[in-house]
Amino acid sequence: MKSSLVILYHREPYDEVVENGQVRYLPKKSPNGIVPTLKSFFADDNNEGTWIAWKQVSEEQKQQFNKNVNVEDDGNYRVSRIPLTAEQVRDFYYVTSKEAFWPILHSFPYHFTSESSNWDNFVKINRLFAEAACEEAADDALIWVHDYNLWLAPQFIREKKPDARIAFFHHTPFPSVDVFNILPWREAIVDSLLCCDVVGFHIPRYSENFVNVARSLRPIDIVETTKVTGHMTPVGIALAEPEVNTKLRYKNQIVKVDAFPVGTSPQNILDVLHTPEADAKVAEIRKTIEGRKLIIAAGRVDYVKGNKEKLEAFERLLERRPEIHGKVNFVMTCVQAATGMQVYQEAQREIEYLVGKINGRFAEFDWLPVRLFTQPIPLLDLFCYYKAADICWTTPLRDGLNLVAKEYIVAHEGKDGVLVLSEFVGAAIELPQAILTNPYSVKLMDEAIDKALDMSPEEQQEKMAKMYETVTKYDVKYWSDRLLDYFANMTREFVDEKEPALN
Ligand SMILES: Nc1ncnc2c1ncn2[C@@H]1O[C@H](COP(=O)(O)OP(=O)(O)O)[C@@H](O)[C@H]1O
Ligand SMILES: O=P(O)(O)OC[C@@H](CO)O[C@H]1O[C@H](CO)[C@@H](O)[C@H](O)[C@H]1O
Repeated sequence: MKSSLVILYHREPYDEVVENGQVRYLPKKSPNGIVPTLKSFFADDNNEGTWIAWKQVSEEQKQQFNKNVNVEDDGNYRVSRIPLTAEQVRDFYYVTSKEAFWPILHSFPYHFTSESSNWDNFVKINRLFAEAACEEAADDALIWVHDYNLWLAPQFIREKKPDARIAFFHHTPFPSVDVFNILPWREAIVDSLLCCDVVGFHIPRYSENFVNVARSLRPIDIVETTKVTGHMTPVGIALAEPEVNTKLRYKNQIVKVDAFPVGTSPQNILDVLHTPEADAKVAEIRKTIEGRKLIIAAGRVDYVKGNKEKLEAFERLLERRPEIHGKVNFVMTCVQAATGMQVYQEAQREIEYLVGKINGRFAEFDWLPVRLFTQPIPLLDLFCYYKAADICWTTPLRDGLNLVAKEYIVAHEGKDGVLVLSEFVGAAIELPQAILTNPYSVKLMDEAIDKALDMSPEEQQEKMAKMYETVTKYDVKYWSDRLLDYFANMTREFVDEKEPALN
């Protein structure tokens, strides 16, 4: 049967393991904000559909490959897999995505290299995703493509299904035109995104950056401009943007451009936390830290996440404030990248070196300042760390959104806790009550952590209550409904070539 909703995201939504000769599909261990977001979408009984992902196989497995998996326990969808060899995966994801696109998307042009990239392989895999989507999609289906790894899929889908309704959501930052245009493949990427009916980003700055890139490369007309209102800060912080272009015309098609940040699923987090098992775990964490203040940092080993800068700030804190020695614990869960990703090896070495250095300098027999975990931890444990932590310290140099910040807020249910948040993550636009800081500035990082340690319970409560209101209102359902609303009554919009535009 064809699906009315087809989602393209390159990863499968589970870990496939073989136990006693039986294949089992278990919840994913690796940290990834997109998978749970999309899964919770299918958990709604009204949204049935197909998820398209790749699956690494050997030549032998390829011969008898079963492409479909029905997911029954936590959703209403099936997964259609594209078999790829280890070499294809390496070229597509570990190298081209992470060594060429990722540094550009996160505004680190000096990490960019195109020499190692395999663009032809990237094109081929995007075409395979598009073909799979067209095979699965009903005639009136909504085809929703996720993230930069599938930039070219919209154009291939449009070629096969000219009347398809295509949406794209970009989960990473979208950089300024000067940085994006470093990509030698920029025209192909922009041409493909302009084949969509809707292109979505987390925040107005990213959508505006996209529009500027499109305008720099193609003769685009601006059809509609909108002021930024609602819960997103329009002015005054690093990523604020007061006004955005929300409708474009290119050739004879209208493309809507929107900013709607992904949310968490607060109920899922609270369902995990409101259990005797979680109560026991939180109590155990508190007992282990023996009344000290607990600071939590969670995420992945990645130079964009600012782990090095955070550890350096923690070292300076211990130098600056000897009175807190023995009174604070910093727990850093920082999951290492897959072994094939060379680009992250240096980042991991730096983290391990700094943790060793700080502990070596400051540890006492009964006090270890930093506890580092580089293996993924179960979500129950992570949420319990959030709940037990006095401070969540999440200060990436650049991050599309940062779900960790929102998860921490939910875990505290508006009662207490302090969030120290980088100004350079999308979530900062929604959470001005956090202690916003600039991870590029030693002084501002120092001031932020001091302020967090010294914040009164009254101020904590006031700020966290407001942020809890925001993250529970603008949750993952709000996010997916925003897109579905576009398509609920829509027939694709075409315009008369002569219709005047705004510019
Ligand atoms: N140590 C960890 N083990 C398992 N999952 C983690 C760990 N740290 C963070 N996560 C999860 O990974 C996701 C990270 O999402 P986000 O902060 O948006 O950054 P990104 O998607 O770039 O990694 C969160 O949903 C969080 O719950
Ligand atoms: O497959 P990857 O490793 O390229 O995916 C990056 C992705 C994984 O979760 O992260 C982005 O999406 C998150 C959810 O929208 C967002 O919060 C985060 O900032 C992005 O890096």
